[in-house]
Amino acid sequence: MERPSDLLLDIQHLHTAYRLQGKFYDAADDINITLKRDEILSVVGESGCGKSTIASSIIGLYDHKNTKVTGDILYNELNLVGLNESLFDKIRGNKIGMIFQDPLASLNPLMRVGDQVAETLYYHTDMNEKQRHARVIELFNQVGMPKPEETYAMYPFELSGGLRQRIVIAMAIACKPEVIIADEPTTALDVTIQAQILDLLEDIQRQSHSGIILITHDLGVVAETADQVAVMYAGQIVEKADVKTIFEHPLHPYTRSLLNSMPQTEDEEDDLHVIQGTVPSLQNMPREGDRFAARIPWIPASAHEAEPTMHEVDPGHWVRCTCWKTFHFQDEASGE
Ligand SMILES: Nc1ncnc2c1ncn2[C@@H]1O[C@H](COP(=O)(O)OP(=O)(O)OP(=O)(O)O)[C@@H](O)[C@H]1O
Repeated sequence: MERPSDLLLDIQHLHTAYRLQGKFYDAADDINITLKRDEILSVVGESGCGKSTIASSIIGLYDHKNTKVTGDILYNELNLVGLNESLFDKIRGNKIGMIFQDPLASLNPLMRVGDQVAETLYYHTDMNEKQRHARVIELFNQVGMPKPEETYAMYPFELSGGLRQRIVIAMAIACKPEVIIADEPTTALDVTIQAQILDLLEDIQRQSHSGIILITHDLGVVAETADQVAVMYAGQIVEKADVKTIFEHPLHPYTRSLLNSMPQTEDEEDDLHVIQGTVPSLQNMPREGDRFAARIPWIPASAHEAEPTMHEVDPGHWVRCTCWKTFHFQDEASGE
């Protein structure tokens, strides 16, 4: 029997630029990532880094007039960049499922939730009405909805935030997609519900052997779920590795700062070592040199590469720029 390819998404030299006051600015700048079957790849970074831009580029949901996407997003060798809409409609929601932060925004407030999931099946499968109903109930059981039959007839406003997100997840996995893009799927939920939803996503991934791109600003979520991690800063990936390496041997100053800003770090002293500042806006983003240099001005310019590239410092562990070699936090005693 032919084995399906393990490589689900191969993103190469992706640039996504938005038009602002007549000019295009890259919000995702030369993104290179892959997603394999049975893998959760987490894209992490502060707000404004360009994480959602990657998600919308993959699923082709953006304003085509004011957004320019170039490079390759290969899904099973089909390039999604520039794919025509009718072909995209067959893939989106079918082969590639999507889960967004706000379940209310993803659901139609005037339609029974069961019908909304059934609608996805109507578009993408040959199932008849009875089969669709049975599949929705099966999905509601899979995502842990209490009383699936009763829930079928409810409207979004009648459900809690956590249950609404389970409906969105049921919708995303209805057609057994190979790829699931989850953009901050737990950010709008309270902490205990967050953990349940992450467990559910992991269960789904294990059962379906799909690949998941999990976008989050929360390193706690990364630690709990990811296999591979891509850390983003100002439109670029600055570090890429498996989750253990990112947490145990982070190298890029931005990754190290993010980790130190995590609540409940074991070493209290680490809390002191956090880099101040924010991600620059698109129009103010430095386009030459190290984009992170402005946030670590105590590191000499000579420590940065003129045009920082990604270096494979260990097999599978990639870091942008060489400044990590001399980097220390500002409040660390010199010479330590
Ligand atoms: N449609 C758009 N038009 C113009 N600029 C945009 C558009 N969408 C995003 N941006 C800008 O692109 C940059 C990256 O935004 P993006 O939403 O991808 O970041 P993010 O890391 O996902 O952050 P957040 O979690 O806040 O959404 C930001 O500066 C944002 O203001």
